[in-house]
Amino acid sequence: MAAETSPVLINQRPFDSKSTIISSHHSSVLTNNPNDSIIVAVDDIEIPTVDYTMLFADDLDKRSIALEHMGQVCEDFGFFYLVNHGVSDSTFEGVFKGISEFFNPTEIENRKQYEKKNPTDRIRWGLRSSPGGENREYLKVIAHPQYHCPTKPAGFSEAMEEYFKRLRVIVNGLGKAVSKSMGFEECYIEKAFKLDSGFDMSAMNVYPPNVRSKGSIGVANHTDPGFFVSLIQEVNGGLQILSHNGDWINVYIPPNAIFINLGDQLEILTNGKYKSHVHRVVVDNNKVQRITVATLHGPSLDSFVCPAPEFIDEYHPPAYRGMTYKQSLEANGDDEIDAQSCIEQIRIE
Ligand SMILES: O=C(O)CCC(=O)C(=O)O
Ligand SMILES: [Fe+2]
Repeated sequence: MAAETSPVLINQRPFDSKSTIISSHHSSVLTNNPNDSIIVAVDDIEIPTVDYTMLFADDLDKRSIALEHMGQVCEDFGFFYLVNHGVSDSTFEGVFKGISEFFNPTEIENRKQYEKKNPTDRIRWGLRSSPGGENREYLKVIAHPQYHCPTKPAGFSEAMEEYFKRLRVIVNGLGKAVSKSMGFEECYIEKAFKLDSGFDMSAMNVYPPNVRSKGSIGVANHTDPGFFVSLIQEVNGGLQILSHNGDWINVYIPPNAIFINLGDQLEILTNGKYKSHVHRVVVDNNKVQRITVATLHGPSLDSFVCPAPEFIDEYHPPAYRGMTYKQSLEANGDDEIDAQSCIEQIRIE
């Protein structure tokens, strides 16, 4: 996640931060801080849905329609809601119960054992509360190829492990489906990203953090590295994504659907055909607490990712420099577990 130091807030018209405004299809976030700008996003652009089971339907006609739809969605949007994905309701419940117990407001001191120690940390906790920057409490864990998680509270690690196991099935499934949607053999992505040892980092987030948020930004504008990001949440509202057309869209995830957002390494591999989209989180004046789990599903750390020959021709010269996934995660002096994007730096102008 490459959070810019100063978030870009979109003001679509001159405004007075104390007034209520904006046309009917816009929603706004007003803060008590007169220095904060209003953050505007639209509600009326529908985010497409992909039915996971249809991508593998026995009926070949249905399967090919579903794959074609997914290919179109990846190209035209770059993000979608995934339904019928096989994560059970009880798994969702276990995950959110475990996370809310972990983030018990009276036990912040206990969590400090997971503050940044080494570049090789496999579990990392942080609490950010800043007027112009990030406002969230988070726990990051490496979920694959080796699984890491705090052992307390009881049942937390088991609940997360159950969820990550199913996510790995989805990673492999989407690897096949995306490959086929592009007209390639089904193991195309699996081979390019060495998905068997794919590097997955999961960020469990609480907004506002367990002290009141000091600004309206939860996480500033960024794209995420990886093949794709899967995101689940307990409460709707706060996540916004920038569309191809430059509109900020409010992401309202249907109950128990998974929001999928394509990552930087898929954009690089496809030489910009399937894009990684800028998104951000706004915190609505501390009104509602929102828990999310954003899992970045990456190539293996040693995968060398560059635009593939299949996506290069005289009209489409390579648009990114190649490097290993590990190098790209560390390109800005960050650690693997920070999972920061470096796509802006490796884009060839
Ligand atoms: O919590 C969210 O809604 C999004 C978080 C996010 O974008 C991230 O952790 O990369
Ligand atoms: Fe993100």
